Amino acid sequence: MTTSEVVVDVDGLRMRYGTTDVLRDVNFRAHQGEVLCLLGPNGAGKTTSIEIMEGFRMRSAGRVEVLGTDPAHGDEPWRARVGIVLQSWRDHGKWRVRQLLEHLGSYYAAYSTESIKRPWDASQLVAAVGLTEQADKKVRMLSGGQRRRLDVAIGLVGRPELVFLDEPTAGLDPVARRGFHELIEGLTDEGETTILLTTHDLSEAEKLADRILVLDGGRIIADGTAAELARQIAGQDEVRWTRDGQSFRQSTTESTRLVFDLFKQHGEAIENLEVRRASLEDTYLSLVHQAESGTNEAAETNKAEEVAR
Ligand SMILES: Nc1ncnc2c1ncn2[C@@H]1O[C@H](COP(=O)(O)OP(=O)(O)OP(=O)(O)O)[C@@H](O)[C@H]1O
Repeated sequence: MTTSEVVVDVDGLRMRYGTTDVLRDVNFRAHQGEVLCLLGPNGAGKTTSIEIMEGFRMRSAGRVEVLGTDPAHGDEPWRARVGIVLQSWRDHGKWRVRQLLEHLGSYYAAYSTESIKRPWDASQLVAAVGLTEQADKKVRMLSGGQRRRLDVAIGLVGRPELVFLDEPTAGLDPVARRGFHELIEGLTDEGETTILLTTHDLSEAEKLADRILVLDGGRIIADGTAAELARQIAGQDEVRWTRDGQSFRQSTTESTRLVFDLFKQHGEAIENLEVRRASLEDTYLSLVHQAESGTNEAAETNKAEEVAR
């Protein structure tokens, strides 16, 4: 569920490293309770954007507000409301899992409010991220995936209102990944926690995101639900069939009409009919290709194309 409260407001964000503009003009908003997935090719500037919103990196230009505050000037009470899961956490090898969470959680007690009790109870949190069996193990004894779960727990221990997760499921096995997805869905059930995550896993984005943002060439080139993004790509359905032993394939926005016409024209001669909807992967690849080639590929792919193979 989303309310109208704007939790993240980014307007005209620019970031230049040396003489290279990584972010040219980034604009988007996140509302309370939304899960936003930030996608984009390697080096597009996702981590840079997240670090700016976290207050870890100073931007070159533009306006950024996170929970009503410019992150460049975020104070401790503001920081307590923001949870951060980095790509890799510093090593706390000698600490035991629950002990570390209790220790880090203790810093948040001062920021407990009537409506949000801080920190999250360490044992409950350990259970929520599936580390109960490892609760008394030293961090250095954990596997890579178990450390990743601990990273997530560290990001959540202060019961943040907004959580930034940079590639949270990289290195997780399928069971742990599913567990993480359930954790995120549980967090957002109440509609209060806002989540902004980066991922290269498009099925994960499709599953978790209320909205998907695609960052490329220093700009947000797409912003919407997976279905809305797919609609931006003309020729989103692919229809395949065989007739008289020949294979055909056609991209179309009007698959029902095409199938109707095929049967009207050829009747039972049409065999092996398949209608394939664009996946988020198709949409993403097409958006990035369009942005990078600078061509209006949508217009081209919209032209009905029949390929005999
Ligand atoms: N401190 C820095 N100084 C100079 N250039 C940097 C710095 N940090 C990042 N960059 C450059 O900025 C660009 C964006 O990097 P960033 O890590 O934000 O991308 P990303 O989208 O998160 O990539 P990935 O998907 O590979 O994690 C890259 O070209 C990177 O080399």
